[in-house]
Amino acid sequence: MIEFGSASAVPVTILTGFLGAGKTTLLNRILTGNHGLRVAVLVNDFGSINVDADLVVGIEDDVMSLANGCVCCSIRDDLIETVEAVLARPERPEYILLEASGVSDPSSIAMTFTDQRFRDKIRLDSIMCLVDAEQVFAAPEQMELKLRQIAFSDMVILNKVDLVEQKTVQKVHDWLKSRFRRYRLVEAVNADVPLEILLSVGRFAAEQLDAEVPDHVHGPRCGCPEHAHHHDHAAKFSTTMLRSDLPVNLSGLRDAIKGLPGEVYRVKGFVYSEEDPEHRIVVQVVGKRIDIARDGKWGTRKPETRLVAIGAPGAVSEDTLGRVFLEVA
Ligand SMILES: Nc1nc2c(ncn2[C@@H]2O[C@H](COP(=O)(O)OP(=O)(O)OP(=O)(O)O)[C@@H](O)[C@H]2O)c(=O)[nH]1
Repeated sequence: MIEFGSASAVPVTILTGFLGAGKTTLLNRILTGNHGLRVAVLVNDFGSINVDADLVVGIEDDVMSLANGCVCCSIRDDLIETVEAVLARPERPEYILLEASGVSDPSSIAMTFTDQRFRDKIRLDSIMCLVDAEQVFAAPEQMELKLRQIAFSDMVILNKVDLVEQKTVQKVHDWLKSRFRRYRLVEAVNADVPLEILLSVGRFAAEQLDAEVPDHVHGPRCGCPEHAHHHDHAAKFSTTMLRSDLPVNLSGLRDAIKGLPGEVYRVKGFVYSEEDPEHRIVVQVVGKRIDIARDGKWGTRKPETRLVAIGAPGAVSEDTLGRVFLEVA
């Protein structure tokens, strides 16, 4: 059991990290852990459907979905409203977990939580950044965002070390050491990290928002005029969604996904398949890695395919995904 102080401020933990690094995996691990806390979960997907909220286990009624934008900027007001609503509940949560979208900047989210309006109501406990050991050097055009996510966190979870050799793990360590003066890091497989270093750790310190970040990435308080433009960061991504109630051929889908351009960073969602129409199929694509797995039965849910893709601007369009589906449906 995790002990936490009697202060009335509700602790908040932010899970950040680039697309597909393992945030939902960590969230599920925390939620199924033995902490005995009444937890409210906020899940932000950049795409227009919140796939992650559907993949969160166990506490379906208490997962609040913030989709179609980024809680650090375009839907920041939705975040504020949701947190206010959660705090106003008769049964106040004892903990709030926020899974940020993979394209969001944690420093801007932290500024929201440390805002005067939440004074004495919430306490930012920690910002944890998932880093994908296999994909960290992929998509170099997104490196600035990846560095920001690490720089403003108080702990890095170097996840997916099972997918790489030890020399790659060492390369990531060397890369971090050459860029950050101080950082805390734990290696993990499937985000398997002890609860004791995840919840009620009191690690967040306001100074971390002034972190010096490599290549002078702008911080929320750095005072640079260019910082204002940083909020265009969501414009560095495009997203599209495909929905269909026709059964899809899974092996065709796998081939079609393999043919997507390299600037498609992430595809995820659910598939209604020809091969196994009774079961919901979960599709997870991170970079070039494709994982297609059987989930539970559709049951009372309407079988349908819902896939979301996120990539560089122009890399994903309904046309591109539409073509993929024409080939497999
Ligand atoms: N092999 C391996 N796969 C992992 C590990 N951690 C997560 N995964 C898989 O990586 C994929 C993406 O994981 P998620 O937890 O959904 O990643 P995410 O950061 O929530 O993704 P977004 O919300 O889209 O940014 C899933 O298929 C996970 O099962 C790991 O340590 N090893």
